[in-house]
Amino acid sequence: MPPKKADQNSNVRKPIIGRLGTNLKMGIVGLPNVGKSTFFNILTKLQAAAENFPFCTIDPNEGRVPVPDSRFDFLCEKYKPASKVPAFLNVVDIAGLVKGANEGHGLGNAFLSHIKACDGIFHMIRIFDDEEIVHVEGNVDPIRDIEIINEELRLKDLDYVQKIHDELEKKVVRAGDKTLKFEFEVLHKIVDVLKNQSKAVRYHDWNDKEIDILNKHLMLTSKPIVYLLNMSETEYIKKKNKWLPKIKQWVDANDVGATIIPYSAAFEYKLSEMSDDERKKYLEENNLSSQMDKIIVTGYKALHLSYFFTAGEDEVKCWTIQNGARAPQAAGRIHTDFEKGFIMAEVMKFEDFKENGTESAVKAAGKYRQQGKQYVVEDGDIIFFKFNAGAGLTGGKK
Ligand SMILES: Nc1ncnc2c1ncn2[C@@H]1O[C@H](COP(=O)(O)OP(=O)(O)OP(=O)(O)O)[C@@H](O)[C@H]1O
Ligand SMILES: [Mg+2]
Repeated sequence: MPPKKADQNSNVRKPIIGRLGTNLKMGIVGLPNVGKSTFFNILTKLQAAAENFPFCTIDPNEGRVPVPDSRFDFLCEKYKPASKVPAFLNVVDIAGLVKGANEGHGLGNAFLSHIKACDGIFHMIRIFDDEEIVHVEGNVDPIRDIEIINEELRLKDLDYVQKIHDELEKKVVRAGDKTLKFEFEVLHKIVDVLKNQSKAVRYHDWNDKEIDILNKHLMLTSKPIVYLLNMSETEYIKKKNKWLPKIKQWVDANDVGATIIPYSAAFEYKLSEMSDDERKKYLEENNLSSQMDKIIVTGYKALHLSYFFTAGEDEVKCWTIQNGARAPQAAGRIHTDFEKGFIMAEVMKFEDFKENGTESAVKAAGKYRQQGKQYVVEDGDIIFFKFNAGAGLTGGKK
């Protein structure tokens, strides 16, 4: 049977700046002693608390945390499956950077290479006052701190890219190699952005072909950033801190599009020590809320990741894909055979499922769609794949 309304959304694909793949990570970056490890430990505790999921510590500084999603909870409630697998955000705790790290100060270069291995940055900024906790620059001044870190990343990128640029210049300009001309021009532009404009690579609007070149180099300042402003517990509870408007102003002027999330590591740590009931009661009674869910979801989205669901009585599972993935690629997440022998994707929108209550009701409402190879999978799609298993069998269940 031909697809009813095939490939209706196939024009939305945009190239992504960054690594290809779904195993991407957010690195926690900032000056020393700003609360990076405290934040990482809270995330790890969240993971440990979600007892259904095996904790996956890759090393002491790397972990993964479930991505909270009320749609996933709804599907689990509905199907009561034997196995529940949410999406995960990978997070890496990186030791503090100091001024001059790009020249090897502190343990500079090693840490910069740890950042290079990440795909996005949680930039942790201290806005809490506490005389007991040493600030490497002597006092709390978040705008200065943001600029120190961003400057280190920019200088490291410039150092890296200038070398490649100069090598290419020899080949293209002096030896007349035309095949490398375009790549050289793009590198020239990158050097211009970093050096003459003193901007991050992500600040510039790159076209598709330029992005192909950028993706050969995965530069530090092309990575998406989420600014986390670490407040004291008292100020978080009062929702007041003198730096907040200044930082917002700075980000709007210098890092358009980056997200800022104020939170308090001290407050979140306290919550993470409570039992679920205690926490709920405390938050309700004091009209407060945690920011951790928002931080995790924002980090996951910053990586250009999303997921589709497979749902049934055996298992409800979120399958991570890169935004823009087409149906066969998405099928390949489950099994390579699904991609090779792809026939079609049967897709229900989560909202339609929620509204109609069952798969057959969605079908009866005419909202169960068969999609072909060009279909770009959308976040929250509930999918059943049909594929040819090679031996002439057609089946779809994972
Ligand atoms: N919001 C906060 N209010 C008060 N104290 C805090 C807050 N966040 C973190 N701290 C304290 O600051 C100190 C440094 O925190 P942490 O070890 O997490 O920093 P870090 O950024 O990981 O440092 P390093 O770069 O050296 O690894 C700890 O004593 C921690 O308890
Ligand atoms: Mg630390």
